[in-house]
Amino acid sequence: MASHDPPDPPSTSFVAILPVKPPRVGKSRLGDVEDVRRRDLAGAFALDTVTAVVACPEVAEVLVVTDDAAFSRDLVALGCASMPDGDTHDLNATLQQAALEARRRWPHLQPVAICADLPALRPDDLGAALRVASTGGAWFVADAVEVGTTLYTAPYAEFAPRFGVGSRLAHQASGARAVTGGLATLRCDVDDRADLRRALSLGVGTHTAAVAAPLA
Ligand SMILES: Nc1nc2c(ncn2[C@@H]2O[C@H](COP(=O)(O)OP(=O)(O)OP(=O)(O)O)[C@@H](O)[C@H]2O)c(=O)[nH]1
Ligand SMILES: C[C@H](OP(=O)(O)O)C(=O)O
Repeated sequence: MASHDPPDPPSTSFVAILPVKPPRVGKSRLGDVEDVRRRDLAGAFALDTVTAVVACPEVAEVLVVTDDAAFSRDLVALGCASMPDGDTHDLNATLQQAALEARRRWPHLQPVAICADLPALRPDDLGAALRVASTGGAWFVADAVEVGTTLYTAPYAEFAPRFGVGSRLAHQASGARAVTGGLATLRCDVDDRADLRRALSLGVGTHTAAVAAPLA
């Protein structure tokens, strides 16, 4: 007989930490795009990424880190908390600082840093990666071209992200393990127009679809 019991909750629950550069200065590699559309695209990527992360059952809390106070209100309306960067001027230091705050608020969760430029992200791809990472230790997800990183997680005591140029190798060298498998929507970070085309072909969230339509 079919059971109507709810599914077991995931063994490890995560707090997702998403860094968001103020959209007016983000995504400088998008090429020949007018400034207003670049800002709108950068903002739309973050809104669609946060929407997917909030919808992922393995994620119990979402903390966005941004120095754009006005934009943070739009993100918070999607169901996350927010905090400013502070004065580190360094992405990894900013993430470490956010992890300290997350530990203070949610000590029972594991921090996972996720880039906020994943407009095609689907909650099931994120959930699949997090179930692998639930097995313990530090894990990362490489981007589609196997150069950068879109996700990094480790228990609070080991949390040491190494985002930046060549971060796939940096994470590997740190001893973190790569999550394998397709996970196309989780690997599809958008830096340039070719990435944007790839994301559009996977299917993007509503915010990006609206802003990108005239460019397609
Ligand atoms: N809060 C915060 N987020 C950042 C910072 N630098 C990068 N990010 C975010 O980290 C993620 C990956 O960053 P990048 O791919 O380098 O994005 P970007 O800096 O907007 O793009 P480029 O201008 O093309 O380098 C994106 O979600 C960015 O918004 C930072 O200094 N502070
Ligand atoms: C944050 C960085 O993203 P990129 O700017 O290389 O896409 C990375 O992959 O570590």
